Amino acid sequence: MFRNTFKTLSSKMASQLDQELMSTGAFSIDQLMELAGLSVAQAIYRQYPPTSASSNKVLMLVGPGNNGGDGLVASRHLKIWGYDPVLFYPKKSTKNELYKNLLKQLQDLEIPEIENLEEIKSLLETPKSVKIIVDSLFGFSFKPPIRAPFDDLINYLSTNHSKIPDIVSVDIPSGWDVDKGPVDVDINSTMLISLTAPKPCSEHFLKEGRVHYLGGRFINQKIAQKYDIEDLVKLYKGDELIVKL
Ligand SMILES: NC(=O)C1=CN([C@@H]2O[C@H](COP(=O)(O)OP(=O)(O)OC[C@H]3O[C@@H](n4cnc5c(N)ncnc54)[C@H](O)[C@@H]3O)[C@@H](O)[C@H]2O)[C@H](O)CC1
Ligand SMILES: [K+]
Repeated sequence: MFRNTFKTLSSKMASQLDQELMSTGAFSIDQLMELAGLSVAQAIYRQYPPTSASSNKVLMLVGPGNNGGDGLVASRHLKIWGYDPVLFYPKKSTKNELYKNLLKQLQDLEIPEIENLEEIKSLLETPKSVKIIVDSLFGFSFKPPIRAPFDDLINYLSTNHSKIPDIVSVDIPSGWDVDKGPVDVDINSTMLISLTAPKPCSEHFLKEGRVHYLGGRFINQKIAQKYDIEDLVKLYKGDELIVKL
């Protein structure tokens, strides 16, 4: 039975909450991203645990913003927990110290990088070589239509559903309009990890065979009340950083 009566946060409200946490809330982006990325890795571990019987390769698709940053953090945790992440990170920020540091941490863990779509295709089209794809390309600041160099990748993922392994999307299925849902393309993710609160597009997500998690457990009661997401925050049990919706 699907439960889809949760509160959502529009792209505008999600961005406002994010700014509030980092101004009056006195959080740094590094802290929020670490907690968000950690919860992404935990949800993946719960749904797709590593196994000695098959490939533990995880193709991490990393975008240019903070959604990509969550993917970089998750890659580090996944590697330490026994997965074999491979990075596709075509638009690196050269100025931002945080992203540079996160990438250096992954290089120190000897996580390899894939350079182009052709390499992605050949990896994905080799049967059983990749366990899952993690989509951390775009989050709540994405505005369609998709621009290069991500357009070809999203189109490929959207038109080859039967060839490719399960896709786990971080916060938003990339390519979807944050408030409206799928527009021109649909990468058909099978798992969504909403951060802080689901966004309106997640109402189009639930159907047979798909799972939805909530992560990013870092807001206090007062902020939860202000953004009317107290009921969501109450779903977390004990010390857990994720909850299946
Ligand atoms: N409070 C929280 O829940 C936190 C969530 N986090 C994650 O941060 C993202 C939102 O990050 P932000 O940097 O604002 O934006 P995005 O990553 O969504 O993308 C911005 C990036 O994408 C480019 N872009 C936008 N539209 C397009 C397009 N049509 N084509 C190509 N490129 C596009 C834009 O230029 C930027 O470079 C949220 O979803 C969470 O995943 C934080 O990590 C912690 C707090
Ligand atoms: K995403």
